[in-house]
Amino acid sequence: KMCAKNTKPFTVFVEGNIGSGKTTFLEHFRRFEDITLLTEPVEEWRNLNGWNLLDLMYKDPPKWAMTFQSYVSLTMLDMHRRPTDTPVKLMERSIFSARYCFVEHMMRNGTLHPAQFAVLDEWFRFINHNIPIAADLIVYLKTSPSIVHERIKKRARSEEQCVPLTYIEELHKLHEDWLINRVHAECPAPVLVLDADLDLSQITEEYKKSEHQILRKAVDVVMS
Ligand SMILES: Cc1cc2cn([C@H]3C[C@H](O)[C@@H](CO)O3)c(=O)nc2[nH]1
Repeated sequence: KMCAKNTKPFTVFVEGNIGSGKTTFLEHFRRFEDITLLTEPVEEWRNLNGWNLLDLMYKDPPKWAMTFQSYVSLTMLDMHRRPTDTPVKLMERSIFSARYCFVEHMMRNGTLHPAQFAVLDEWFRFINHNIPIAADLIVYLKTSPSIVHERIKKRARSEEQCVPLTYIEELHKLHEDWLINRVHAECPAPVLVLDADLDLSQITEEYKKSEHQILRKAVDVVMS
């Protein structure tokens, strides 16, 4: 039973591969005043005191992956702990996708030195064990690597133009391990899987499916 004054908002992580439509999905909820939207702070990663850490990372991963992922985790932690006065909070990605998808991949392919990985993992464990950031629901925008690779090229975010299909395929597998095969016990939230291969015209039906589940939960939180 949660009393109204310190109720933790119903927290939803929106997860998915690069180009899976997360920002578009979040914008669909812009019209609900009961929902706080926290989109991925990419602009902060592209300009920290004039440094484009995202570009540096893509241009020289072994040199900049640690710096970039360290800052990503700080900005995600800031979003996790940001107080909201609405019953529902939708976040684009999380420190869980940071650790289980991006950092995991960079460790496995040798971009991160094992000592660098160990430091990032200790930060993740400390945050996860000491700060209440758990999700109540994860919406997984499930995509096919070939489709999102095409979207990335069309979207033409300059830093991503050299991202190879193999990178997208590996990130896809890590999302599937986490959200479908549930290999990580630290993030037990239920997962709502949406078919995000659908193009914009068809995907509204998929969004409606999640809207019902998210808003119904929000009512539960508010009424509880
Ligand atoms: C949590 C988290 C998000 C995230 C995004 N990225 C990259 C993938 C995309 O090219 C861009 C925006 O999502 O940043 C990353 O390398 N590591 C990340 N970690």
